[in-house]
Order: sequence, then C-alpha cells, then structure tokens
Amino acid sequence: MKKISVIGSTGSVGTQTLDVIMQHPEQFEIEGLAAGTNTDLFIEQVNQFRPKKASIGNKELANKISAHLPAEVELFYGEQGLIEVAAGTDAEIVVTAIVGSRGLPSTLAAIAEGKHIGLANKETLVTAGHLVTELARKKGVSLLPVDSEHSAIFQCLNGENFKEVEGITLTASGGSFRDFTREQLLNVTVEDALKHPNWSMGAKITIDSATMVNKGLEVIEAHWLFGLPYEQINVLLHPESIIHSFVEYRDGSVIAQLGTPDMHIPIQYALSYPNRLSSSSKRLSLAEIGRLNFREMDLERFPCLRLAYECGKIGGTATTVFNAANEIAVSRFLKREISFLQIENVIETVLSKHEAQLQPDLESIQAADEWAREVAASI
Ligand SMILES: NC(=O)C1=CN([C@@H]2O[C@H](COP(=O)(O)OP(=O)(O)OC[C@H]3O[C@@H](n4cnc5c(N)ncnc54)[C@H](OP(=O)(O)O)[C@@H]3O)[C@@H](O)[C@H]2O)C=CC1
Ligand SMILES: CC(=O)[C@@H](O)[C@H](O)COP(=O)(O)O
Ligand SMILES: [Mn+2]
Repeated sequence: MKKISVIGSTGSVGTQTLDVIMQHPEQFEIEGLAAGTNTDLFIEQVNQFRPKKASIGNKELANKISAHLPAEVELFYGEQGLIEVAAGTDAEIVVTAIVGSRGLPSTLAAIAEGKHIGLANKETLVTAGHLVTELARKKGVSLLPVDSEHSAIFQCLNGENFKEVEGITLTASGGSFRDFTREQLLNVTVEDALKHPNWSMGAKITIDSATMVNKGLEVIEAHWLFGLPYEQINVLLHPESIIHSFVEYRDGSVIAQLGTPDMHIPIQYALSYPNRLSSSSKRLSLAEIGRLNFREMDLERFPCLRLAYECGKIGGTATTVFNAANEIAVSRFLKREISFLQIENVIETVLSKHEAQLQPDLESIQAADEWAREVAASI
C-alpha cells in the first residue's frame, strides 16, 4: 500500500488524484490532504479519506471547519499546515497539486523528509529548479512528473541513455486563442480565455495555455526534470493534444506517447510508477480521430514563449521573476484589472527591470519572487 499526501486536493489535479486513489483502494491510502478556501469540498474529502493530517488556507477557515471533521484528524492551516501535510506524515509520495510558487516551501520540506514528489506544480521548478533538483538528488528522492507532456517524455525515455537523446519536443495545443491574430486578441474576454479547447483545468493554467506561458513554464520544467539544455527542448503546435510529447534519438528514431487528453492517466502513472495499473479512462481511437495536425511554433505570435526561453537560458532569478510576474498578471487579468495582451506587457516590463542573480539561495529566490510581485502589481 503506497501512502500519499495531496497538497491542493480541491483543485483540478487534486480531485483527479483522489479519483485515481478511489479507483485503487488496494494500492493507495491517503495520509494528508491540504486545500485553500474550498471548505465544503474539503470537509467532504477529509470525511471520506480520513487523513492523519489536514490543512486549510487560514486560521479562520480552520475554526470554521474543525467541528465538521473526524476528531482523530489533526487540523492545521496556512503555510505551516502545508508543510505539516507534505513532510509530517508517513506519506511515501506527495502530490504537489497546489497552484503557484507558494508550493515551494512545502515541496522542499517534503523532499527534505525523503518523500517522492508527484510533481504537478510546475511553478516550483521554474522558481527554484536548481534548489529542488539538488535537494532531491541529495535525498535520493524521485521527481515523478504529473504534467502530461513531462509524463510523456518520462515514459518515452524509460530505460534509455540520455546521451542517445538528440532532443525532446513538447506539444502545445495553442490554447483558447490558437487561431486568433494578435489584433483579434485586443478585445478578448476572461470568459473566452477560460475555454480551453481540450483540457478541463484550473483557471490559472488555462490562461497560461492561452498566453503560451504554460508551454514556457513547461520548457523550463523539462530543463530541470530531464537535465537537458534549452537547445534540445523544442515546442510544436498540435491542436488535438493527442501526442503528449516525444523524444528524438540520435539514430533517427522518434518515440512519442499518445492518449486521450485526460489527466487521470499521467497522475496515475506518477503514483503507480514503475508499474502500470488498469484505468477506466476513455481509450484512444486514432481511426475515430482520423487526422492529427502539427504547426511550427510562431514566437512572434506567442512572445511569452520566447521570453521563457530567454529567461531559462539566463537562469537563476530570471525564471523566478518570469513566473512571479506572470502569476500576478494572470490574477489581475482574472479580476479584469488588465487586458489579455497586457499580461505579456507586465511580464516583459518586470523582466526589463530585473538583473538576474545566478545560483541564488532560497532567501534570494524569495526576495526576487516578492519583488517581482510588487512591481507586477504596480504596472
Ligand atoms: N489542471 C491540470 O490539468 C494541470 C495542472 N498542472 C499544474 O498543477 C497545479 C495545479 O493546477 P490546477 O489543479 O489546475 O489548479 P486549481 O486552481 O484547480 O487548484 C489549485 C489547488 O491549490 C489550492 N490552493 C491554492 N492556494 C492555496 C493556498 N494558499 N493554500 C493551500 N492550498 C491552496 C486550491 O485550494 P482551494 O480550491 O480550496 O482554494 C486547489 O486545491 C498548477 O501548478 C498547474 O500548472 C499541470 C498539468 C495539468
Ligand atoms: C494537461 C496539461 O498537461 C496542461 O499543461 C496542458 O498541457 C495544457 O495544454 P497547452 O498548454 O498545450 O494548451
Ligand atoms: Mn502540461
């Protein structure tokens, strides 16, 4: 029986992780659950899965829910609560399904305690990839990708020697506005941006898909997960999201991973690795789909992807600032304070004011993250 903690259990990845766990009660058991503000769903989850430790966003919410939870569940709140759930139980795997760089301290705490990470929270690696991967290496901990593209690459690389890899290609759906010109983007609404063509996901990542920031974060995530230089990480537009990504080997072989766009599949693989378990996910029928399409990525149409590559190649706090500026810009767009195209202006303006520090320690990472948030909020 594998013991699992889920940080961000009420979100899109979190709830699908619990679906997988429910489908395999003989394989998995919940040790800890943590959520932000969705108290109704969290009360249900805690009563159903009966974790040893649970954590909610803040003290007020903890007071509100405590009477509704089983007496034996230890309840925590806030950042310390996330750390308790991530690092203070007997969990073998911690699924980081929280959104944003606020997931960093609990992820580092889990790794420090020797927990394997089912890594959905890509912002953690973009913010402090060198610290997370170095600590994981020291502790002998696996970073098991949950993100669909990275799960695909992980599966395609299985057992192969990295020296034989010529490159990897992450596929990108193009997001909600794939076929819009930049002029058409001037007047798009929040509602339009939240309509992803293939995946049902949380609001922040859905906006990131539309700006192509998501693919930028994923390029940086791939750099840290697979230890490849940016020159060997490519992006290809693939509107159907059926080929989740592929690896090109030096002998000309290309190995791809395919499947219906359903996050239950990569989530389950991260939990069951190195084994595979049965799944009720819809089967892929290429005959039904008939045709798959591909297009070269246009960095002028999607400048945020260009910015992500530039920051990745600089390294250090450049990617921290890229991520933090984007988090604030997306939150402002969702609150209708700025327009869709202003998201990229905010990121670019913050980056233009930042001098990257290379090999930053955690304190410098946190300072750069806070600074970028303040500047992004003031533009
Ligand atoms: N959704 C997807 O299909 C995919 C997502 N990812 C990545 O996974 C991560 C999660 O994405 P997604 O599930 O879509 O996001 P959601 O917005 O759906 O869920 C976010 C989760 O984080 C919790 N949370 C937010 N703030 C806090 C906080 N301060 N303290 C504790 N918990 C908090 C939320 O709790 P609450 O709702 O209770 O406030 C919720 O459980 C992101 O990093 C995303 O990039 C990667 C690949 C695919
Ligand atoms: C499901 C998943 O992994 C998302 O990150 C997805 O990749 C978003 O799709 P696009 O960013 O390609 O639109
Ligand atoms: Mn992805």
